[in-house]
Amino acid sequence: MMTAPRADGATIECEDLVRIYSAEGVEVQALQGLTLHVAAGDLVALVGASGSGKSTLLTILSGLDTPTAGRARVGGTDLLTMGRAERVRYQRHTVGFVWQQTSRNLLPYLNGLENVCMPMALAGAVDEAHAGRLLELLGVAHCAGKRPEQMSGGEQQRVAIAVASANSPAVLLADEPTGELDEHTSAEVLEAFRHVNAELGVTVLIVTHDPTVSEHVRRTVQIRDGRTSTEVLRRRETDHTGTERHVAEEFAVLDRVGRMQLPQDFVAALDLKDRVRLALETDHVGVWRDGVRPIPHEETEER
Ligand SMILES: Nc1ncnc2c1ncn2[C@@H]1O[C@H](COP(=O)(O)OP(=O)(O)OP(=O)(O)O)[C@@H](O)[C@H]1O
Repeated sequence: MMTAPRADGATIECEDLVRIYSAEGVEVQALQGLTLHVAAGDLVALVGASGSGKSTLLTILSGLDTPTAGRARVGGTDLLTMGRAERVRYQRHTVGFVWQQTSRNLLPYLNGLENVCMPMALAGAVDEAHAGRLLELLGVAHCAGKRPEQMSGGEQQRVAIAVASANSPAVLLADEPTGELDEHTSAEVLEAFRHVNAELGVTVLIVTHDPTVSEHVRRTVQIRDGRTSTEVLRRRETDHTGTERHVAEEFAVLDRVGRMQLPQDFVAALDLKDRVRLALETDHVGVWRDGVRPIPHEETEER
């Protein structure tokens, strides 16, 4: 059990976020009005096809890039208007980052403990005992005296989580942290994120292609074409026999102005395209292919 002070997880609030890249006269809309709210202390996975905008969002949330338009706040810091000094403070104390490439997270000539102490030194307050406790919390105390090349890929990523947690950030961001690992080691690393989330209270956002990730997190958000499209929420439920089971429910994301994306398998199953008919019922909204006449509610009741 961790005895160090708990980080106060922070909320992540993105509203209508737009990021346009211009390269050689060609514009790419990487984020097209993305809305995402993550509650303080939550553990969320962000999934989506290649090019859907996941890394762009993480780069903005880490303070390395500024959005073209919209609103982005993390723990009350406005990421669009923060000045230089505030940005340095934000990157040092509010967010911690874990990258996919294990080599990018750790300095090769320092051992595990020295790597965890490095961000503390940059912030001006080294606490070796705290660094040791973080390595212990992540199950890699035995890596304190080892250099990265002497650790396995999974150990390197768990030490990297300790490094990212060194200055007690409110938010941990991770970009494909299991991308270079096998399935078993990936599961260990995802469990390590779950552990720091539970023990330190830090808000965690993990970008991943890993299809097994949703088994390790409460909430999985899917990005499609630069917007959040669907969400899967998992919870544990105990039935009348006392047996505990996991329940996963899928939701479509509805933004502030009422926009939503239909899941692609729904669109394909009903061959929906170009335009659809909508009908407001007392407790749901019906969607029909153009050309199919919806049966009014009263007619169905009369049958
Ligand atoms: N610096 C840049 N300049 C121009 N276009 C960019 C830049 N960075 C990203 N893009 C484009 O923005 C879109 C979103 O890219 P992004 O890297 O955020 O997607 P991603 O979902 O993280 O993809 P992947 O899973 O492959 O990493 C893509 O079309 C990409 O080509």
